[in-house]
Formats: sequence, C-alpha cells, structure tokens
Amino acid sequence: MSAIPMERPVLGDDEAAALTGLAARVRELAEATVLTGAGAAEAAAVADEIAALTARLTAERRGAPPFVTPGERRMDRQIANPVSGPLNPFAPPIGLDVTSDGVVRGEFTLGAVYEGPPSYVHGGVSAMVLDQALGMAAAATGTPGMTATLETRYRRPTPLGVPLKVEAKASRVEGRKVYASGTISAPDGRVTVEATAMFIMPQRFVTSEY
Ligand SMILES: CCCCCCCCCCCC(=O)SCCNC(=O)CCNC(=O)[C@H](O)C(C)(C)COP(=O)(O)OP(=O)(O)OC[C@H]1O[C@@H](n2cnc3c(N)ncnc32)[C@H](O)[C@@H]1OP(=O)(O)O
Repeated sequence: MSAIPMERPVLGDDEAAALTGLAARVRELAEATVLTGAGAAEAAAVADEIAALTARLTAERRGAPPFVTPGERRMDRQIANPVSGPLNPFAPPIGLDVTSDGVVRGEFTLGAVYEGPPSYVHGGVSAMVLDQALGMAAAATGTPGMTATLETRYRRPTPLGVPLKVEAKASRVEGRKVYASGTISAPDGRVTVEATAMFIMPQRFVTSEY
C-alpha cells in the first residue's frame, strides 16, 4: 500500500487557478533552466533565490497533491497528474478529450525539458503520454484500471518543438481487463510511436468506489 494518503483536500476555483498559475511559472522556469546561458555566478545567485521561494511554499506543505471537483470524469479531479495536470510543473500539460464513442485525442508540443536524443522526444516521455491516453480510453469503457502491460513501438523519432497528436481507443473488455491501442503522430501525419496496453481494474476496486 502507498504511504501517500488517498483522502485529499478539494481546491476551490480561486486556489486552483492560483496554483495552476504558479505551476505554469515553474514550468517556464524549468525550460529556462535547461536553456539558460547564464554564467556560473548568475546561476548560483538564481539558485539561492529559488531555494528561498521553495522554502516559502514548503512552509505550508500538504501530504499529497490536492484534488479539484471533477466534471464528467472522476479522474479529472487529479490536477497534479504528470501528463495532463495543470497543477504539475512536470506535466506539459496535455489536454485530452474523450469523444462520445470513446476515442481519446490530444494535441501538444514538447519542449527542451523532454529531450531524449538531441532534438527528439525522450522515449519514456512518449510512453508516459501513451499510458495516460490509453488509460483514459480504457476508463471510457466504464472499466477503469491500472496499467498491467504497455508495449511501445518507436517507428521514427518524435520531434521536439512542433505540434504532435496523440490518439487512443479501447478495443475490447474482458471482465476486469481492458485492451487499448494508440499512436503519437508528427505534424506531417506520420505515426512516430504506436502502443498497445492492457489495463486491469484491481480486484480491491471492484467492491469499493475508485
Ligand atoms: C484504477 C483507476 C485508474 C483510472 C485512471 C486512468 C488514467 C491513468 C492512466 C495511467 C495508469 C497507470 O499508470 S497505472 C500505474 C502503473 N501500473 C501499476 O502500478 C500496476 C501494478 N500492478 C497491480 O497493481 C496489479 O498487479 C494489477 C492491478 C495490474 C492486477 O492485480 P489484481 O487485480 O490483483 O489481479 P489478479 O487478480 O492477480 O489477476 C487478474 C488477471 O490479470 C492477470 N494479470 C495480472 N497482472 C498482470 C500483468 N501485469 N500482466 C498481464 N496479466 C496480468 C492475471 O494473470 C489474471 O489473469 P486471469 O487468471 O484472469 O487470466
């Protein structure tokens, strides 16, 4: 069992907007950090200022990321999700829509902080994006689950700094197991990464509400 508590405070609109704004600034800071040409002295001075800001935020520290009141989908309460969560500076964040027929789609651009091979997206980042999109497609069947298997096929390098598309759909449900597949494609429409996955609704969630 995780040491992180499941019970979370639920943010009001004002606090969610303020923290989302904070996360956006930290995201910019992360990109500025990997791209800065500041010299050693300036980098050290900025590091001191950031340490002071971190101490200010840590003065009121929660045990786990908060939730917001979800809309249609229960999982949307997790605004610190590392793929789609606007509260998470690590997340691009990627807006993922689910159509009425269960197709998950999103458009996104990944910058320098997600670089793997020079000028291309890190393969683990692509896998993370696909895990989320395929997981949402699985959940759209009405049987949300944890990733049991995720297979990625990297057909060609995924470019940084250009608009990418992710798409996913569930293919079948077998009891607690849901199978899904999806792709990431480049602006020319060519698929760069394909994925298939199997999600399992944990036995413990069958009898308790997730
Ligand atoms: C929740 C809402 C989220 C909803 C949110 C959706 C969007 C979020 C997307 C991100 C999702 C993640 O990253 S999730 C995080 C990454 N994934 C994880 O950490 C999962 C860790 N693994 C587990 O917790 C567990 O092993 C589970 C839940 C996968 C299965 O546990 P279980 O429920 O106890 O399953 P169990 O009874 O043992 O087995 C049931 C059947 O599945 C098979 N089976 C079990 N595990 C596997 C496996 N890894 N690969 C293949 N097959 C497997 C068994 O052989 C058996 O087959 P048979 O006898 O029936 O033939």
